Amino acid sequence: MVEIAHLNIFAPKNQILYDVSFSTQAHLAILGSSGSGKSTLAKAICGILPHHLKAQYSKLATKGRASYVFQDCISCFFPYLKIKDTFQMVLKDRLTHIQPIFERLNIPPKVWELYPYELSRGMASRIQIALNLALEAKILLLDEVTSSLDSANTKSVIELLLQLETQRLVITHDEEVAYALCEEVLVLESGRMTYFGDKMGYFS
Ligand SMILES: Nc1ncnc2c1ncn2[C@@H]1O[C@H](COP(=O)(O)OP(=O)(O)OP(=O)(O)O)[C@@H](O)[C@H]1O
Repeated sequence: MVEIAHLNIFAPKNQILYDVSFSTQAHLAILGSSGSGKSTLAKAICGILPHHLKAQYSKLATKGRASYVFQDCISCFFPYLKIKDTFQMVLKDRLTHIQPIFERLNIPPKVWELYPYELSRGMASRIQIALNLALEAKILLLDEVTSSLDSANTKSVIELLLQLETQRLVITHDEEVAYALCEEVLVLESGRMTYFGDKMGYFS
């Protein structure tokens, strides 16, 4: 569940989001042209806005932990650590939860021994999702996770995401991906919400 009322976000010299309000328990696609504010909205929801951006709102709440899955997921891992060392460092006692999650996401055990630069983008997305599920994320903010994947990998990431009960907020420029993964659509244009509602109302 995500509830936002009257969210405005300011950079030092300009405003990025203007009076964004919505509330949803559904899987939501966040669409809009480049620079319209999609990633900034997602970062505000996850509480990871850079310090120099200031948020004002009357409500900004999620039910459960909201985690961000980055577009450039290979560079979000520590470059000089093997995947197993990153997981050990981040998960600590929760590392025991990871085996069934890896199996569910079709992540082979050999990735433990790999460095981030040895991962494909599709596998790096899966591993980042696994890490967030082990941290008990209830909402995943997926920022362009299928961009630059070929169609077979896009299909397999979509299939994987459809299996998860976690709420999805999907930032994408690909309307087919939005349609496959989401029930509702939110459109931003120049920082303003221009559509929020059922996907059939948007795509028809
Ligand atoms: N950390 C920041 N500091 C200052 N301005 C920023 C910062 N992050 C984003 N912006 C500005 O906010 C606006 C929205 O950026 P944002 O990345 O949220 O858009 P987006 O819709 O996700 O774009 P894209 O589809 O290209 O990823 C842009 O004008 C961008 O330059």
